[in-house]
Amino acid sequence: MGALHEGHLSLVRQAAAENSDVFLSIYVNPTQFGINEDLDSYPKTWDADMEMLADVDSKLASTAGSGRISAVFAPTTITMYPTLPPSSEIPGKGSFVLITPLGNMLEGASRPVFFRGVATVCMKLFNIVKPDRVYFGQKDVQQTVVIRRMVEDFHLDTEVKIGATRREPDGLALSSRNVYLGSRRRRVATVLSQALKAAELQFVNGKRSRGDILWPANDVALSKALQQDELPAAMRARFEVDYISLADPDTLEEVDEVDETKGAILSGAIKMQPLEELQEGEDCGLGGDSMPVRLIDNIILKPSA
Ligand SMILES: Nc1ncnc2c1ncn2[C@@H]1O[C@H](COP(=O)(O)OP(=O)(O)OP(=O)(O)O)[C@@H](O)[C@H]1O
Ligand SMILES: CC(C)(CO)[C@@H](O)C(=O)[O-]
Ligand code: BAL
Repeated sequence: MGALHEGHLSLVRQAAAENSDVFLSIYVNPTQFGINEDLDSYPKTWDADMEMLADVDSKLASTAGSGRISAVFAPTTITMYPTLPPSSEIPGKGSFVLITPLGNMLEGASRPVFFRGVATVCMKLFNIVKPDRVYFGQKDVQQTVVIRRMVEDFHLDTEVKIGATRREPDGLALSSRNVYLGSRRRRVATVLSQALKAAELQFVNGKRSRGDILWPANDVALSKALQQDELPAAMRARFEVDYISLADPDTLEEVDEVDETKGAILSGAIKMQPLEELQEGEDCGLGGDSMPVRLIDNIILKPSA
């Protein structure tokens, strides 16, 4: 969807290491945004994106055995939705790909049209480009599960590859939406990765039950929320936890116990609330820290070999 960052570029490099020709799509797909979501304000940085890609491509050119960026596909909406206009309504008019129940869980519970829009636009992109392999980031872990299911169920002739989540040094997962966070909300936003890390540590230390794994994550989130509540309005950045989940990697059903042979997906979503009171000269994010920002993150708990 553009507004490129190192997470996207890492997928390009991975694709170039494994293929001769890399196609990128840059398209902010309307149907995956709910009616009240940030479609209109979604960051668009086309010129900077092209510069970053030219820079990556010039380095690929001097890397022996590497593929190159062959094309950037940046379609118009009339190309992607040639008959009826894109709808974010439920039920909505149009041709859609539905992956249920996977698309209704976790992120889908808060964003009811999201995976319908993602599966639909990816089906279109796959049909147009006919890629041997498609590269997705682990940051959007449920998206990877939905796309894998779509590829299997519709017998699509493509291989799904997943690239690791790229992070800021303090753990925050890179996301195009991080530009909405001014420095105050940005500092508090690390709570999500810290909570998931605390849960992962339990797993690494041999814990397998849901309660044992998740309590430190909930504790980290609750302590941070209380700490913010106690600060004056001009200093705090409040957030709400949407979910912290320990789920089966294929079905995304919540698990009571991690099955050693399958591992699990530890994931979470928080909503950073708009700042209640700005300080003079405060370093604000895009939109003046006036919009809620939903952040997601996850860690895969790997099966034992
Ligand atoms: N931090 C990251 N590390 C690795 N891959 C990423 C990261 N962030 C995004 N991606 C992947 O890049 C691809 C394009 O994602 P997209 O354009 O939606 O960017 P995004 O930064 O995830 O934006 P958003 O803020 O809307 O979630 C997706 O496959 C996504 O999973
Ligand atoms: C898969 C995707 C390109 C569909 O618009 C988008 O959801 C994304 O970039 O993660
Ligand atoms: N990477 C996910 C795109 C979205 O949140 O709309």
